[in-house]
Amino acid sequence: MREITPRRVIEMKGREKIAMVTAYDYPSALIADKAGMDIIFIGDSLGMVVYGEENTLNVSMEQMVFHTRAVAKAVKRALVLADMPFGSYEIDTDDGLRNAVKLIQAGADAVKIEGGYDHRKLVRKLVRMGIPVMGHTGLTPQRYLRLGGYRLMGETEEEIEEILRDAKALEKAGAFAVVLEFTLADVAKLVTEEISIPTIGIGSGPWVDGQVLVWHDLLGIYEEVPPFVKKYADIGGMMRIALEEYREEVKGGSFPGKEHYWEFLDKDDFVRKAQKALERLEDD
Ligand SMILES: Nc1nc(=O)c2c([nH]1)NC[C@@H]1CN(c3ccc(C(=O)N[C@@H](CCC(=O)O)C(=O)O)cc3)CN21
Ligand SMILES: CC(C)C(=O)C(=O)O
Ligand SMILES: [Mg+2]
Repeated sequence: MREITPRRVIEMKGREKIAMVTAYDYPSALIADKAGMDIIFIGDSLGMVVYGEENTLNVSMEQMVFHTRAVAKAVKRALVLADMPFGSYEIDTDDGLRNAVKLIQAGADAVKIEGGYDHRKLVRKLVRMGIPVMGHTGLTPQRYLRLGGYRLMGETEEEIEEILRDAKALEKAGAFAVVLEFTLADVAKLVTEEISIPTIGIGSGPWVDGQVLVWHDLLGIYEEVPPFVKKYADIGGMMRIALEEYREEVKGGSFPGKEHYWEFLDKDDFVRKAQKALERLEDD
């Protein structure tokens, strides 16, 4: 059992902000855990930042399972959360249950689904069978085609009502937290006040119980970042500089240097052995 549990996350509401970040592989997850993140999240955003897709709609359960397994191997302290990809839970509840089990068996401590009200029955069943669930409302990227791209949510009365309905339905169904993505900050504040479980914002302002960002965005590895991202480092730039230096040293012959290879100290010994080896090959 890892240190950060859904119960701990719920207790953090109003006391301590929840810090969450995505990670998709073993070395990244090791670093995120050592950095003291509360929740390490295998998001379906991996379809975009790891696999180069235009949206998150082509992510498979198989991909989520493989990446969840890699992340779970690394994490000792944080809660490991895995996204349910598009099509893995909306068609029927049984699919959703079976697929959530796959993510748990790959090492996740909890799963996240997009939507709330529409999936309240699934959330209730998952919780009853012992799988902690995080919901997700506001901008739900799996509705990319219907929304006509990614945009700010919660401007109209209808959108505010929908977001509140989702959040309240998730709370009632037993979810342990809700992601609020790209909503007006006032809407996120209202939702945070209206429900007893934590809200975790992304692009939804400061009046929420925690924040989540995508690994590649905050570290500066990915060039196309949403407008709400703060870039905490330029790792992409560092990677490029290192690779350019490596290329130059290969071309110029200064890599490998003396400390990076091994040679015979006794050259006569080498010549003898090499001659023997060549002779043996001729005999074949
Ligand atoms: N790298 C990455 N980071 C994310 O935070 C993220 C993903 N990918 N993929 C899934 C969703 C999609 N998200 C996004 C992506 C783009 C905008 C964005 O750029 N909005 C612009 C222009 C939208 C348009 O072109 O219509 C805006 O100014 O509102 C917002 C949220 C957040 N999520
Ligand atoms: C943007 C976050 C919340 C997400 O769902 C993802 O990374 O897949
Ligand atoms: Mg997602």
